[in-house]
Amino acid sequence: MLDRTTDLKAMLSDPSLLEARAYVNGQFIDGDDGTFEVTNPARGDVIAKVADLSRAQIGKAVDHAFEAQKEWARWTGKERSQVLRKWFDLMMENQDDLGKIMTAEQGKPLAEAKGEIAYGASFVEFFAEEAKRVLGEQIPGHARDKRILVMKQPIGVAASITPWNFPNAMITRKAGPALAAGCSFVARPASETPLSAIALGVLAERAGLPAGVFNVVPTSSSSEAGKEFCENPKVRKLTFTGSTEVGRILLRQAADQVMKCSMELGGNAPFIVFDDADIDAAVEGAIACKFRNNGQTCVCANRLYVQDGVYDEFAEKLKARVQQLKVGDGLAEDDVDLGPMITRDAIDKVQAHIRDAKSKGAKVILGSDQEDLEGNFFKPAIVTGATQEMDFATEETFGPLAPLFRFTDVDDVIAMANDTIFGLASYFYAKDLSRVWKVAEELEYGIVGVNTGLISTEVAPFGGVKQSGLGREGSHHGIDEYLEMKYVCLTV
Ligand SMILES: NC(=O)C1=CN([C@@H]2O[C@H](COP(=O)(O)OP(=O)(O)OC[C@H]3O[C@@H](n4cnc5c(N)ncnc54)[C@H](OP(=O)(O)O)[C@@H]3O)[C@@H](O)[C@H]2O)C=CC1
Ligand SMILES: O=C(O)[C@H](O)CS(=O)(=O)O
Repeated sequence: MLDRTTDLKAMLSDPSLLEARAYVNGQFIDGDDGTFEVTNPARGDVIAKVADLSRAQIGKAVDHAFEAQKEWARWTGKERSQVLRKWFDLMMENQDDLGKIMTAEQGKPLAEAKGEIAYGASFVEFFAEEAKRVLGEQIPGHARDKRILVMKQPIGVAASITPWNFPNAMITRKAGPALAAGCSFVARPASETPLSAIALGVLAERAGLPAGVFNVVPTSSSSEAGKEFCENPKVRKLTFTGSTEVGRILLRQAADQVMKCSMELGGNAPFIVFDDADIDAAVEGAIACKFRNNGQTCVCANRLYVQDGVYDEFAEKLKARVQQLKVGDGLAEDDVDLGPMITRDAIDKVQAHIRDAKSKGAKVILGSDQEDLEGNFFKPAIVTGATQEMDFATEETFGPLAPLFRFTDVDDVIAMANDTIFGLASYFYAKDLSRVWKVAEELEYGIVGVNTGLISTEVAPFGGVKQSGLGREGSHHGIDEYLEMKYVCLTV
């Protein structure tokens, strides 16, 4: 670790955004279970001691959310829209400070952290608009004396459990539509990155969100929070982003109450380069797709399939570009491209995938010199000669490792790309129109990027098929996850 301590408050224009208490029912409260430490993954120093809420306190937060939701649902769509718009405005006004808080607790370079603040805020902006457009229907009756109405109503209390890799956007991508629909919200952030979530609570209060409508319940015991959310009858919706493994646990727990769930889970994205691709564009797309957040996103390319005729050119150009990427402390240096990994365990997983690949015949063409690196830093790596028998073909690496697989035939590469339990994001570069249609239709994924490595936007429905999840976030579809449809049959 760098021998630097992080005086985060001194870095902020508004130090009050660095709040370590929980935000419940419009109040900042301490934890009955004391506090837990949040560390800077670049330096290893403790940057905050955050309120550690007990399960009983989380239950109380749900009680407050349950009561507050009744009045919140009576607000007009426009009234909710105006408060959400103010929340968006405050996020953008405080983008620098929110970015610094995120870099300090998660490690992504400051420019990327500020980018996430804008990305996260865009969901609040988008659903502030959607709040005014929750429309019902009138359907012609099935008999002369019958009239049919379809009402869309808020589902009630929504609870979220979110990961450390996008400490802001994974919350706003859920809270935006939930609050717009008239739901109240209880957010349990990852224990590695609670500060960004609490800062959203600080700004929610300033925006005028009524007490109890938006709550942030940090706790070191994730399983206790999950059980409270799944077992408390006042919670009507569970929304989760994280590993498929934990998603399964939550779905099993939520089944007892037949609770509606949204699940954004793990991925294993193929990134396919055909011989008619623009190779330079494909290299840039691979850089953006593979190394965003240091490879720690569920939509990062996990497997790169390159057609025979362009394999060597692509490998050579990708290596040259990756060698330009600078690894460092995102708070201390302006030109850092890759921050630290979130934990030492995350590095161990990447190194295990490299060792496994080498043992099965792969060649490390970049990143073999990882000895005596400080702390959680890891240099980006590329291996060639990757095959379906290697662990990264079936497991999400979740780190800066680019395995290059060679292929000849389009049907073969589609079969290899689909040979996984996951189905979140996929990407390919090609120009031939019939090939583009065929591949886009036959890839079994919820998201297909064509000639692009970046697909994240608030205007599109983000989500996976197979074991990558349930439901969609973003776009006008995203609000449906927080609405119930009521059929009213009128006799006239
Ligand atoms: N789809 C996606 O966007 C993401 C996918 N992943 C995948 O998950 C893998 C592991 O990453 P990780 O962050 O550990 O993801 P996890 O799924 O382990 O954690 C995600 C969130 O779930 C919480 N959690 C963990 N166990 C439980 C439980 N039993 N009940 C309720 N909540 C729980 C965590 O809390 P706590 O922080 O306290 O552990 C965290 O807030 C990654 O390697 C990647 O493959 C990870 C992040 C995002
Ligand atoms: O969890 C993730 O990795 C995010 O969902 C990816 S994105 O939405 O930021 O692209």
